[in-house]
Amino acid sequence: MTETEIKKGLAGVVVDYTAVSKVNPDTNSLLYRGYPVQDLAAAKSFEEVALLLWTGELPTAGELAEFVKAERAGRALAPNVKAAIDLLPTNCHPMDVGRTAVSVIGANHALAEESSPAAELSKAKELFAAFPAVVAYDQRRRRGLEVVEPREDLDYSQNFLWMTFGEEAAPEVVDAFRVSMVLYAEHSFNASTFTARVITSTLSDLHSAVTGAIGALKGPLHGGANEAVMHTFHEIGIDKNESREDAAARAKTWMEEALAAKKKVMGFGHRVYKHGDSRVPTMKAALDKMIEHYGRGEMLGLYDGLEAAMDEAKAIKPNLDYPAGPTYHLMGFDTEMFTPIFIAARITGWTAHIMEQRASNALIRPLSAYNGPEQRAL
Ligand SMILES: CC(=O)SCCNC(=O)CCNC(=O)[C@H](O)C(C)(C)COP(=O)(O)OP(=O)(O)OC[C@H]1O[C@@H](n2cnc3c(N)ncnc32)[C@H](O)[C@@H]1OP(=O)(O)O
Ligand SMILES: O=C([O-])CC(=O)C(=O)O
Repeated sequence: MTETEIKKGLAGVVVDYTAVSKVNPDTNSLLYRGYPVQDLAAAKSFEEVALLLWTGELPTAGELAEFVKAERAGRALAPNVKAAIDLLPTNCHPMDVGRTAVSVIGANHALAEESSPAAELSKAKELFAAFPAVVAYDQRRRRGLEVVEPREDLDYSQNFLWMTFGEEAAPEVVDAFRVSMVLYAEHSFNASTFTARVITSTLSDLHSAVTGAIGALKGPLHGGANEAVMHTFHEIGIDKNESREDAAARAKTWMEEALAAKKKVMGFGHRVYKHGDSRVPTMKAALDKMIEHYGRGEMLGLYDGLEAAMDEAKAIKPNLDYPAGPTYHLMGFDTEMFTPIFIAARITGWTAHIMEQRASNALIRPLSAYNGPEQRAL
């Protein structure tokens, strides 16, 4: 009998084609529709990147203006979305709130069961516009603060920060936030995108696919790692008055002990990149700007100390979640809100993949090798 070859975790398995993005671990690069992600992060708004991912091309000035107008007009949450959020306990995980909100937004949709390319694109655009208000609404209710309504005179990133904190963010902060959204937008067949494609492959609807993708993103081996990174920083202890060197030394000791105890340290390692994540240098530059902006050198100490100790012990490199976590912390978000921010960004990639899957569908249904008991009589 020939032994069936099992590819645990589908590691190394090529499942389908995609034209949305190319992750190349050999050149340590990431292209969105052919454009290097770091070039997009340097020069393009998140709104432009969203249109690129959905349509395959950067928008003309006219196309962008039309989208921006609709996006700004579509930011407010429907009353029953707010009511559904209000019914959830403030101590539930904010990812549960995001998952529930998308479900309600889907149930509200006039074209919920319609899956033509035009209907799918309009649903993707509407979800893109509305989701930041879910994050901001939830962040504020957890803090017992009044809801801040969206402003149409602000761009996506400015408005996201405005709705969350109730004040206009400094341009440097807005820019770092924009960069994070561009970098988080898309990453080929990662676990959450693959989940969205599996759900779509059954001919289910877009909001069901996004809701399922949120469930996959929540786990700390995937999107939940940005939150987990901050838990590590808190476990080590953050002391604003500590020197960078002292913070680095404490972080190094923490990492050595964690690795000696065979712990997995979130924010490090990647299934595809083995020599570092292509997005980290761009996100680290954004974090550096935030550290300078807020005058928080000790955070850099913690960051460097952990990274150096991991490199020395196991040569495992940070992934995007590692610099993103402390960046959102410095901006003022509660730790549990970090992965919902990731949802807001990844809605673009997920929905681009949902449309691609639908356009060339085959039910995704792999085989399993049975290793239970032989047939037996009752
Ligand atoms: C945006 C994103 O989703 S990026 C990913 C975010 N996830 C994380 O940061 C979670 C921490 N990292 C990990 O768990 C892993 O690196 C993964 C899940 C991302 C990739 O995992 P895989 O490709 O399955 O590799 P696997 O987990 O088998 O690791 C290979 C080896 O490296 C070790 N390793 C990998 N990552 C880490 C880590 N973060 N900390 C400690 N050891 C690690 C494993 O223990 C394993 O060692 P072993 O061979 O001695 O058993
Ligand atoms: O590609 C992956 O497996 C995880 C990841 O980095 C992402 O989804 O951004």
